[in-house]
Amino acid sequence: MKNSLDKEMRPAPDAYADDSYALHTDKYQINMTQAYWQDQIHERKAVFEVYFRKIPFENGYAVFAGLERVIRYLQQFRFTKSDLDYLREDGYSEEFLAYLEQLRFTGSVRSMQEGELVFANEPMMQIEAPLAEAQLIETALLNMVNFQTLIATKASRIKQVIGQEISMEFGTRRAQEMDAAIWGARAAYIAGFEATSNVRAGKLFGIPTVGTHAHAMVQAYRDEYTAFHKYAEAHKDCVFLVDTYDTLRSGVPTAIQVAKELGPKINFLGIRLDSGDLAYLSKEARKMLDAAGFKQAKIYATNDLDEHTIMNLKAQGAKIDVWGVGTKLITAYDQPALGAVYKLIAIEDENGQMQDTIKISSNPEKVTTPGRKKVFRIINKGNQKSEGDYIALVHENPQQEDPLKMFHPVHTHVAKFVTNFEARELHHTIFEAGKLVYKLPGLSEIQQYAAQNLELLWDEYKRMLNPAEYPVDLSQACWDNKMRLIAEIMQQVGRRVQA
Ligand SMILES: Nc1ncnc2c1ncn2[C@@H]1O[C@H](COP(=O)(O)OP(=O)(O)OP(=O)(O)O)[C@@H](O)[C@H]1O
Ligand SMILES: O=P(O)(O)OC[C@H]1O[C@H](OP(=O)(O)OP(=O)(O)O)[C@H](O)[C@@H]1O
Ligand SMILES: O=C(O)c1cccnc1
Repeated sequence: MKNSLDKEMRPAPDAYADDSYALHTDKYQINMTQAYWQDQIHERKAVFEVYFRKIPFENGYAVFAGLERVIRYLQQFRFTKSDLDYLREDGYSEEFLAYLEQLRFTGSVRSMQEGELVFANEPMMQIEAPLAEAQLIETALLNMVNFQTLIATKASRIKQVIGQEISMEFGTRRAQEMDAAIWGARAAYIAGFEATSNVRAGKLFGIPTVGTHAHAMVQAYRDEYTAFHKYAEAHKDCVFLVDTYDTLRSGVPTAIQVAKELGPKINFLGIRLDSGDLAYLSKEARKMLDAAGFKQAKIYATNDLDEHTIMNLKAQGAKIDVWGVGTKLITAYDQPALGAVYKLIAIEDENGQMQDTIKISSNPEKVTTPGRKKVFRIINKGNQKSEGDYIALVHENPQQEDPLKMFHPVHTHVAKFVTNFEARELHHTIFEAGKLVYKLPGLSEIQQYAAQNLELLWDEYKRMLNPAEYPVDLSQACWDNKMRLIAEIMQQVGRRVQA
């Protein structure tokens, strides 16, 4: 391990004009690449899949996100001069650096589209590329997909509880650094949040931005009356924060007084509650606003909200119209990692033939499913509801089977036969031999797609608590292939133990 920290002062992290994400990887990827290159197997075609083993938050589904950034990353993938200089400093040979210098992503990617509902053990993405390239991109890909899918899933869960009311993403200040805030805001929007407080996310992605004001403004002017007036002088649309001193005795009456005084000069959109008993305070504030003739004024609420508190507040009859959710959404507070993995499922052998690969584990759920596969959503044409997902080998076409047998991949006796169905393929070709062939949909299209997808699921899979397990089944051929490889490996291992 080399440490150049004490040897010299390094330039500030943003001082590299040509900094790239090629080094945004674990060192072992570069070391493995060097070994493949030295052994001259680096060009062999390899196929990797990205999937997770357990849906986060004990939810019934996850929402796939991250593809846009993955696309940009792969398009821009190259080792720049400062990247190579750094690796040189770290002791890598000139010959290897020369190889890295000309490296670009030349592989193919098949992926679910953003906003797709995804379940445990089904490939979200499939990367087919020369071994070295596929290996080098693993870490960054997982980094992007893990986070964005996690946040989109958390946001979808929260949005399910919020329903038709307005939901706003307020998490930037509590996010795990700047990138997380930006891409988290986007993931939340995909899952149905209407707006974000992050202005840069508005600029970069076109997400609608919103804002009220903080306690600091009331404190700066010392009293609510002056603060609300000054805010109104600068902004026509006004939401006054009413809990700095005493919500019902001072905040709400002052908001009403200022709104009355300014009349049509402002759009009095409502008030925001940020502490105390939000159910009680919202009910009382509603009565006060209505009595003052502000029936249209909305009540905004914030303060460590998540799907549980929101559901509880609704059950208590809280009169909240707009929900601002920060910390617990953007940090995926109750489950900070999705745990998606990147597994090799096939590789070219020395004769140019593709060979399926498997990773065995004592835990049956961790045994990988070998071979190039496709994922289908089996939609019942009668009721337009999904019967489950069906993972088949790449040459199979379940649409031609009628009835289609769907059986549980672990408890294989649990089976059903489906007729009158549409087998909708979930993967799209994104890159073909290094060339981008996919047109990314607009963000609101992605949001709509996610919402439409939820319509395909029975409510039993969408409930917040103890949802039913959505079926993700393997085709017979896929299952047989897996069993064949397990048997082969067991035989090999057995032979080795005997020898
Ligand atoms: N009626 C309610 N039922 C259930 N949870 C509530 C209710 N009202 C508020 N909450 C939640 O309870 C928590 C209260 O947080 P906290 O203990 O920090 O109180 P607070 O009123 O915000 O005090 P502070 O002034 O210190 O911020 C928040 O997560 C809030 O969303
Ligand atoms: O509660 P969250 O879900 O994380 O939502 C974001 C929070 O950020 C602000 O509080 P903060 O105390 O940072 O600033 P403030 O002084 O404006 O209240 C805001 O008032 C919300 O409570
Ligand atoms: O605009 C708001 O009310 C806001 C923005 C960020 C965090 N909390 C609240």
